[in-house]
Amino acid sequence: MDDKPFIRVAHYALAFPVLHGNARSLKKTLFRSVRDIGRVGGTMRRQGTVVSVQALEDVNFMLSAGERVGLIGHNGAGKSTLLRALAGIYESGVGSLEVSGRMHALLDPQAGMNMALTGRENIHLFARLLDLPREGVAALERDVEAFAELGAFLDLPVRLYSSGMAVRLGFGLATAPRPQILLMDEWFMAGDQHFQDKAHARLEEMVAHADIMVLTSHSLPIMREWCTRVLWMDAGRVRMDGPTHAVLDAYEAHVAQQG
Ligand SMILES: Nc1ncnc2c1ncn2[C@@H]1O[C@H](COP(=O)(O)OP(=O)(O)OP(=O)(O)O)[C@@H](O)[C@H]1O
Repeated sequence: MDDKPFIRVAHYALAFPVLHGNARSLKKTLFRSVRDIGRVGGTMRRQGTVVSVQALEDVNFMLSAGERVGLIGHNGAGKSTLLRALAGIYESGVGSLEVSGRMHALLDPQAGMNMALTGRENIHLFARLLDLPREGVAALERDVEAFAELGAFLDLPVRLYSSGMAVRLGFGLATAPRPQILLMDEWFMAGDQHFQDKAHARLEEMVAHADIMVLTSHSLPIMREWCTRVLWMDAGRVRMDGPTHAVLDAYEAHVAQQG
């Protein structure tokens, strides 16, 4: 039996309705700004009284085990939307999108945390969600406690944490599972310098174990370091798909040409 993970996306499209009714001046402004600015956001479409943004349009690609893929492109090109669609967040897309394998998405370090519970109770809650056996729960607790370095705060409610402290705990939890498919938003790499170094090492360990990784980023050095393949997104479409260096060289040349 072949249980290798894969991602298959065929003719996938996703639109967000943004305006209803007859807000004429706002609609005019929106369409004018889209023409003037050119490369920001998806394409605006009007159907009757509804204006929508075509965030993704006719997206096609196939990813197999061993591929680390970077999504690059201008602001609003559709990178986060594509990542979220792969994570199963949207139900309204057309075309097909198959994600086969044990997937984990790093989209929001604080997702799923209960602010009224202590850090330690949140670890136990997370362990229940993962359906871990008793030894697994203890191992998870040791692992996250060592990573988050919250000391006595681990036994206080998360609502009393500073935002950086909550991120340490959330990041430790989110990066604890060993998924086959890892989806990751670039801002997951933000934080203070000490945390960034630790987070980077932990992500590297996680990435090394994932069979497929999809990462959105504006950082070309991060792409060159972590990705084997890059999809260049442009106004909701895949403009170029190929080996990291070839796509990034073309992307850089394009950006330089645009001034
Ligand atoms: N929930 C939403 N409702 C309406 N429009 C949305 C929503 N999410 C995204 N969009 C629109 O979809 C388009 C793609 O947005 P997306 O966040 O995927 O871009 P991105 O490539 O990740 O951009 P950035 O590099 O700026 O983070 C944009 O035009 C954005 O305005």
